[in-house]
Amino acid sequence: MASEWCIGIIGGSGLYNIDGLEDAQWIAIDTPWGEPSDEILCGRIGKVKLRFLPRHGRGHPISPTELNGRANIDALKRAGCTDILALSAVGSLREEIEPGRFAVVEQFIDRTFNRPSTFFTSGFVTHVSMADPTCPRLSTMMAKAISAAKGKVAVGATYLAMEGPQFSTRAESRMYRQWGADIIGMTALPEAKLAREAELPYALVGMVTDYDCWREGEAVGVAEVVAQMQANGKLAREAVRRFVEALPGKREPSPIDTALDDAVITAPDEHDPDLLTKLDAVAGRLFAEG
Ligand SMILES: CSC[C@H]1O[C@H](OP(=O)(O)O)[C@H](O)[C@@H]1O
Ligand SMILES: Nc1ncnc2[nH]cnc12
Repeated sequence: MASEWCIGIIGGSGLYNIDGLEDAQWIAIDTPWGEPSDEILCGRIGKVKLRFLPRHGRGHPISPTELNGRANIDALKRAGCTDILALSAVGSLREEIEPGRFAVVEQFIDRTFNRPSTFFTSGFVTHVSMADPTCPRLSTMMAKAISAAKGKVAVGATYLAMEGPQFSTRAESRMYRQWGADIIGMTALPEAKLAREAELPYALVGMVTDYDCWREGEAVGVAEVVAQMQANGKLAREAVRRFVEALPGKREPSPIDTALDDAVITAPDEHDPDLLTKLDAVAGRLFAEG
């Protein structure tokens, strides 16, 4: 059945606010997974509800390796989001994906190793498919919005998520190129996996800030990233506004809305009731009566 859109926007490095929200209000949301990165800025553009979360918090106090991805995704779901559009500063691993260009992500390679990456621990063991980790509907609409905002866009990008917070070594950067990765960042995983577990269609736009360090004699630094992000921020805000304005009046269901169907393997009499209580927002659909 068609429904209303409620778009969660996760803002990356350099994107701590969004323009043009009507009835905007920062609201604190409690979760059973701990504290999200910040309050959520709730408002709307026209009839579309928006929920904006600065990924690292306002003022960027939170390190990529210490982000509470579970709390962030749970809070967005609790705030009513139907879909998530995430934005990230990224390094480029390809000559033709130059700083200033935006890359719409299709695939991920996970090199993170130090983060809780699932809601579904013992007592409710669940294996969702990550074969197609991003939502094609949101990705296509966002690519069009970036072009309409006169931005340069690459589609079908593979994002490598590294642990950080240090940037890569040159050997790592060159190896990631051989693996087929196009862009690199420190945050989109486990975020995208958690969004899938929460049955939230997820799209990611990488806003290219640098060439990482695979080119001879070049190395990335924070000052370069921040300067390029300031240049990228205006395009990001304009593209988000156009994306929201171009959404169809009603949201048709997505196959991702039911990603948990047939994914749970723990038998009902082995379910952990405490875990089920914590899953009220993420997987509540499965336990609803009727
Ligand atoms: C400030 S450079 C490194 C930092 O920027 C990216 O963050 P985000 O994805 O939230 O824009 C990258 O992943 C690192 O966390
Ligand atoms: N080169 C890079 N590596 C990891 N994360 C980044 N964020 C922006 N540039 C980056």
